[in-house]
Amino acid sequence: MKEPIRKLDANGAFNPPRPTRLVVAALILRDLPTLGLPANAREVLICQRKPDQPMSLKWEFPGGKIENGETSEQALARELEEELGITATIGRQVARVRHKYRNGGAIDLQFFLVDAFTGALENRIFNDVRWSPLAALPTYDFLAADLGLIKDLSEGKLL
Ligand SMILES: Nc1nc2c([nH]c(=O)n2[C@H]2C[C@H](O)[C@@H](COP(=O)(O)OP(=O)(O)OP(=O)(O)O)O2)c(=O)[nH]1
Repeated sequence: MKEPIRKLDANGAFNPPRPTRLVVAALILRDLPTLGLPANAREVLICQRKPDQPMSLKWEFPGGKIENGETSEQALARELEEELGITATIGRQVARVRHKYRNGGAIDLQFFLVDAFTGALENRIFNDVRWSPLAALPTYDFLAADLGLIKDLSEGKLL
């Protein structure tokens, strides 16, 4: 029987490919109070990873991995409750990205709109949480998988 060719790492060990992780993230939007501004003057909630996490201090949108038996929307609502202490109404899916990180981990990332939530926003796990105008998003150091979306959002192309 033919054996598949296996790629060994620098130490000669075989690391089987990790399965793609299914991830959901939220674009939590709020309107700026001033009327007559373009759509990309709206603000979105962004979160910074902690110094001791992988991909430390990078910015991302709140969310996380889908657990067994959950729909994408259920997973996202759970993550927003755990991370920010809010009860969110999950809206439509606006983007989906597949990305391979250099450490070999692949993710399948779905972004949903959230334009309503109840509860007081609380930073439970992040280094920092901020509202950023859509146009200012490229000034933050975001995770690589998010960069296409960041560009589109900042240029008013997506929303
Ligand atoms: N929440 C979130 N995760 C993102 C975004 N962009 C992106 O590449 N990711 C990646 C980072 C993580 O590898 C994965 C989300 O996993 P997670 O939130 O459950 O937890 P984690 O960082 O501890 O991940 P891991 O070490 O367990 O893989 O998706 C984003 O905008 N939001």
